[in-house]
Amino acid sequence: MNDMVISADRRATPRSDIELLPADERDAIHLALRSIVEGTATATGAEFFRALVRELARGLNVRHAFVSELLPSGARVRTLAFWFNDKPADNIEFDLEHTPCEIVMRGETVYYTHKVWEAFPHHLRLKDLGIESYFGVPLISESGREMMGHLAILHDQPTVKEFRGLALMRIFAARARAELERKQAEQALRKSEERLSSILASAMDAIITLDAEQHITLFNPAAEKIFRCMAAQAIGQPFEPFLSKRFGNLLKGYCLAVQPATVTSQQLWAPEGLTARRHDGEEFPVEATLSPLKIEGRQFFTVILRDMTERWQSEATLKKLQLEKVYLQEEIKTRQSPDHIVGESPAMQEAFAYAEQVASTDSTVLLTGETGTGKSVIARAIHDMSDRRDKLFVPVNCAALPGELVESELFGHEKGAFTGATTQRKGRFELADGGTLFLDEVGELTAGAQAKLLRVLQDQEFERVGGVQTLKVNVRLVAATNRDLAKMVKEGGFRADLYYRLNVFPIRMPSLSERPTDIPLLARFFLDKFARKMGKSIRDLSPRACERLLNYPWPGNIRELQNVIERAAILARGPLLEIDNALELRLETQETPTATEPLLSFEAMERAYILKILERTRWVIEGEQGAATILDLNPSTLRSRMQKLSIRKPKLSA
Ligand SMILES: Nc1ncnc2c1ncn2[C@@H]1O[C@H](COP(=O)(O)OP(=O)(O)OP(=O)(O)O)[C@@H](O)[C@H]1O
Repeated sequence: MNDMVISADRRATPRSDIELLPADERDAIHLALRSIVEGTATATGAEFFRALVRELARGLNVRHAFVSELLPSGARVRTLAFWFNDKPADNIEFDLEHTPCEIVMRGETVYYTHKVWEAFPHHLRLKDLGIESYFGVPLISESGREMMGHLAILHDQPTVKEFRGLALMRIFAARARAELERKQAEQALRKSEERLSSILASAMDAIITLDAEQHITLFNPAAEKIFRCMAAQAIGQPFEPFLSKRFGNLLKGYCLAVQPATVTSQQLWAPEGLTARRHDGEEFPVEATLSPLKIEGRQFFTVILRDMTERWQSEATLKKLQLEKVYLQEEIKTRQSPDHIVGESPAMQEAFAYAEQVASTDSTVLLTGETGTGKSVIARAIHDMSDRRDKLFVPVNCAALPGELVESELFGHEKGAFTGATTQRKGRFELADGGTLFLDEVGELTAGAQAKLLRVLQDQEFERVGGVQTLKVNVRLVAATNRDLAKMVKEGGFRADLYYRLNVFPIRMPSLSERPTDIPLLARFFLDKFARKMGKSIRDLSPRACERLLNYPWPGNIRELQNVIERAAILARGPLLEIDNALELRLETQETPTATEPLLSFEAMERAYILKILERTRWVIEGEQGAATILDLNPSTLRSRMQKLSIRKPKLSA
C-alpha cells in the first residue's frame, strides 16, 4: 500500500512549518531554501519557472519536477517548466484524468511517499518511468477563487513519510502563482493591446489622441493615409497645423470648455463644412467627433476624423448623373427629331449647309425663323455634327421657365439663396459643361438672366444664384428665337450687347411657304411615320390631298404639317391619304381681314360664315362632310340658327 496524504489546509503558513522542525532538518531546509531563492531570485517569466524546477529538484534531491498551468478546459495542463531525469526537458501537455495531479487540481496538497503507480494503475507512464513518490501543491489565484496550475516533484525512490520538502514547495508555489498571475496579466494586456492596435490599424477613420496641450500622442494608420504623414513624424507635434483655421478654433474652444468632472459626457460632433489640412497643405472636407479621455488623472482628447472628399465627389457625381438621367429621359420623351432631316429645297439646303459649316467650331449660333420651322431640329443636328456629340445636348425653353426661376435654372443656386432653395442645385450651364446648351425662345429671357448670359458668353464663367464662387464652364451655345430680336433691341426689350454676342452666326430657317417643294416630301415622311406607328397601310397621299397641302400657307410650318398628317392618318380608311375639309377651314379662319374689308357686326359675320360653309358643303347640313359637323353644331341647332339669320338655300344651286 502506498501512503497518501492529502492536506486539507490550503492556507497553512509554510514558514512556520519549517520553524517547528528539529534543528538539523531545519538547517537542511534553510540551506535548500537559500539555494532555491538564490537560484531564482533574478529570474522572471519563463526563466523563473525553469530556475524554479531546477533548484527545487536539486534542493530537494529529486529527479523530476514541473510547474504547470491549467488549460481553459480544466481537464488538461501544460508545463511551464519541466525538469526531467536531472535535466531540463521540453514542456509537455497532458490530461489530468487518472493522474495524482487531478487531485491537486481540486485544490489539495497531495503526496505519495511510495508506489504512486499503484494508486494510478491507468497511468502507465508512472510505472514505466519508475516513479515511486509524488508531491503536488496547487497554484491558487490570490483571490482564492481560481485554480491556476500546480507545482509537482516526482522521484524514483520512496521518500520518508514526513517529507519536509513540502513546506518548501508551498513557499515556491506561492511565488510560482504570483509569477503565473503576472504572466497571465501580461498576456491579457498583450492581447488587448493587439486588439486595440488591430482596431486602430483597420479603422477607416483617422484616430488621433491629443494631450492637454493638443500635441499628438497617437496617430493610427488611417490618419497616416488621410493626412499623408507618418505617425513618427506626427507624434509629439501640435495638431493645429493639420486643421483649417475654423476647425482649429473649434478644437481649442472645445478643449478649454471640457470640464474634468463631466469628462465622459462631453463628446462633440463637429458640424458639417469643416476642413482639415494634409501634410502637403491640401485642404479637404471632414466629419469629426471630439471626445475627452482621462488616463491616470491626465487629460487627453480623442479625435475621430473621416475624409469626406470621396463621398462628396461621389455625391456630386451622383447628383449630376441623376440630373442627366432626368434630362435624358425628358429628351427621349420630347425629342421628335426626324430620323433624317427632310428638305431638298434650295432654301433648306442652304440652311443645312450653314449648320454643317458652323458645327465643327465653338461659335455661338443664332437660329431664327417662324415657329415650327425646325430650329430645334437644326440645333440638335449642329450638336450631333460637332466634336461635342458625346457630351450632353441640354435644351432649355426660356419661355417655359417662370421669370423668377430662370436664373437659378440656368446657373444653379446655393443652398438658402432664396426661399425654397433647401439644397444646392447645379444649373443647366454646369450640366452642359463640355457639351451644347440650346436656349430656345431666347427673346423671353429676363433682364437679369440676359446680363448673366452675356458674362458667360464673354468669359465662360458665372456664379450660382446666392453663390460667391466663380465657376468656369466650356459650353457651346445655340440660341433660337421666332421673334425679331433686332426690333426688340431697338424697343429696349433685349440687350444690344447680348444680341451682338448671340448673332455671331445666324441661320434663318425658311418657312414652309418659302420651300413648297419640301411640302410633299415632308408630308410623305410624316405619313410613313404615322402609318407605321398606327399599323395602317396607307400607300400615298391622294392627288387631291397633295394639291390641298400645296395650296395651304402653313402658318404653323412643319409642326402644323405634321399635325395635319397625323390627324388625316387617324381618319384614313383607304390606301390613299385624304386631307379633310378642316384644312380649308383652318385656312379661312386664319385669314386676316384686309384693311379694305368692311367691319361687320357679330350677327352679320356669323351669317356670312355659316353661308360660306354651306356653299362649300353644297348645302349639305348633316353627315360627316356636312356643315353641322364642320361647325361643330347639332344639325337642328344649325337649322334654327339659319332660320333666325334668314339663310335659305338659293334655288339656283339646287
Ligand atoms: N426638316 C425636318 N424634317 C422632318 N421633321 C422636321 C424638320 N424640321 C422640323 N421637323 C419637325 O417639326 C416639328 C417642329 O420643329 P421644331 O420644334 O424644330 O421647330 P422650331 O422652329 O424649333 O419651333 P418653335 O420656334 O415653335 O420652337 C418637330 O416635331 C420636328 O421634329
